[in-house]
Amino acid sequence: MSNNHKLPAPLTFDHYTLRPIEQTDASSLHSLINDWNVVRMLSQVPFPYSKTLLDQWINTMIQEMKDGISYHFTIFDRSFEKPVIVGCIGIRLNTKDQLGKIGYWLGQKYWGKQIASRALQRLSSWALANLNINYIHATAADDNLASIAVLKKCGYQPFGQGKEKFLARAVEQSVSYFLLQREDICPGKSPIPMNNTLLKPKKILLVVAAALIDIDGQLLLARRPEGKSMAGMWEFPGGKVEPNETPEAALIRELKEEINIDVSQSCLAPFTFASHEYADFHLLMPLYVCHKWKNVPEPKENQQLAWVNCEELDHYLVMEADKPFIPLLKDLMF
Ligand SMILES: Nc1nc2c([nH]c(=O)n2[C@H]2C[C@H](O)[C@@H](COP(=O)(O)OP(=O)(O)OP(=O)(O)O)O2)c(=O)[nH]1
Repeated sequence: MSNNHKLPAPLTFDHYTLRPIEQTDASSLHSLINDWNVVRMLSQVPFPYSKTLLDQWINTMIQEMKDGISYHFTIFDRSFEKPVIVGCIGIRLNTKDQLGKIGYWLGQKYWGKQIASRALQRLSSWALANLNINYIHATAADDNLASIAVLKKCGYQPFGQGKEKFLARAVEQSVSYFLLQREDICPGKSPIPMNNTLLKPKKILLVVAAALIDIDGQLLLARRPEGKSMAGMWEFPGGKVEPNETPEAALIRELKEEINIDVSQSCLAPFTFASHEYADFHLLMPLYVCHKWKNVPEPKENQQLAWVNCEELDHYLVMEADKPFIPLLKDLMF
């Protein structure tokens, strides 16, 4: 397992910050978590919870972040002169199943202030946009009504029940399971309402995109960053054609703006196109193939870039409209 994953930058919302957990947070976290009312809702934590165990847990979490298998954040309230620690939130990955398991807790005096739901929303949308997962799973004890309400408020859907051992309670506890899918926070990919499709023609959006293929036969994909519609999905660099712009001029402009490469029109070969109905618009998108450009592509708009070979292509979740391109491109790259 590689040990060189970069720690994520702090995530902010309102006057709160989620910052990757550090050993220096231990004393404040311990005074909040070593409380029966907090611990009884957490399956893996004994009571009383010694500072030594918490220190060990924090060390493990820091190592897991370096290994890229989990991301744990301390939640700070920045409305005080010196930011105050109010709780913790984290996600552990199971990339084989494209799944992340999320968990959170707050010190009792910070309950009932919407902090948990805002932190959960923030971490969920960051995780789906940046990690190799498509689903987030959460578990709540059936008597943890506050947590169940938080999960539902953030779009998590109940999908079953079970029993789990809670260390502090020393008994099996009935629990409910919840799942968040990318579609639950990506309105652009929501199902098309039947009556709406039939009655009202959708706006046609003309977008151009490029399949950039390098001399090793690798294809460049870009990942839509958090904050954009359909964040976390992979696409071909490109963008909307502006009024009075030719598709080729638009693509040359977008490639410069998005990934800082210079392409000349003669290097853009029309390849195929997508005509795809999204929930709120109809996408018409010519795809050009390009083998020659100047400069090394670099992300200028906060997106991730990946050079992908033929065998790896199926592992990337591409935009719905782009799915028909994949077999055609594989033939070209092979
Ligand atoms: N660039 C690009 N856009 C794509 C692809 N597939 C696909 O469905 N699209 C959609 C996503 C966007 O709705 C639109 C692209 O417009 P854009 O790139 O100028 O817009 P944007 O990312 O700023 O997105 P938005 O917030 O307006 O959705 O086309 C693709 O492979 N490349």
